[in-house]
Amino acid sequence: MISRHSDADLAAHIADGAGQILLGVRHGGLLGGRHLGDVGDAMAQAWISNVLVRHRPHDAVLSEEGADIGDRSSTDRVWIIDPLDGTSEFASGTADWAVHVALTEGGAVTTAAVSLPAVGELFRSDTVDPPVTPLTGRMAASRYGGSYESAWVSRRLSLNMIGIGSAGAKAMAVVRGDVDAYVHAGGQYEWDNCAPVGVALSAGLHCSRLDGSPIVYNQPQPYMPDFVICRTEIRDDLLTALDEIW
Ligand SMILES: Nc1ncnc2c1ncn2[C@@H]1O[C@H](COP(=O)(O)O)[C@@H](OP(=O)(O)O)[C@H]1O
Ligand SMILES: [Mg+2]
Repeated sequence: MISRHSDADLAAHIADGAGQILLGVRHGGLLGGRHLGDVGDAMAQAWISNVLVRHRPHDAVLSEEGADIGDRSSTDRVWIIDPLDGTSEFASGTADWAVHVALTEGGAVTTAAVSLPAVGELFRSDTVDPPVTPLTGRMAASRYGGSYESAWVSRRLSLNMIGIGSAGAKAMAVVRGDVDAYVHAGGQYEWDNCAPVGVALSAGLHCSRLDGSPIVYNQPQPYMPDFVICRTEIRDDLLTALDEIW
């Protein structure tokens, strides 16, 4: 099949469509708790992988919820997907969960979309605008407690830590201008941060590993344990603070 969709439109349709499926899975409170999260993960994954195989049969896919499609070690174009980021928040009924869809080429994100279905927002790397609001003095952290590194940055830059679920929801809070930074250390996988970083880079934000080096995706082991997304106004102070402990 020859797809009539550009990469950017396809990424956006997938993020939006999977979000609609997930809202349906949550509809009416018919399922709950861990079961709800498991059904959401599985249904979003099934739809996304079917769409990608049909529309991009020659590309490889790395996803949190499914086995690799294609051979991503020998394919330049690799989609990196998290069908449901923030599964715990999705299952507990809060709005901070996301769908992540990114296309990487040669290890760099070239197209990305992040949907926040419960708040009706869709962020696309080809249309996102940089934040224009003043700095807030806040930074995003996991609802389950920040890392030593994020606590250090919070103290050194006098940023109040705000608990938000999902890497995508935290990153989009920086893109929106609700917080100034998202600092993560201690473990994550490429699907957790690839699309959020793709959107954030397109919004003109600083994104790097905690040592300041670029984030490179589609590694043989898809472990991406640390990164920062922040407003460029605080980049130098933030990286200097991290340099003191990293
Ligand atoms: N130390 C760690 N190791 C592995 N994954 C982690 C992690 N800390 C956070 N994550 C993952 O990153 C996402 C955001 O987590 P948090 O909101 O706590 O920051 C979640 O993805 P999933 O919901 O897709 O599993 C979570 O599993
Ligand atoms: Mg995730």
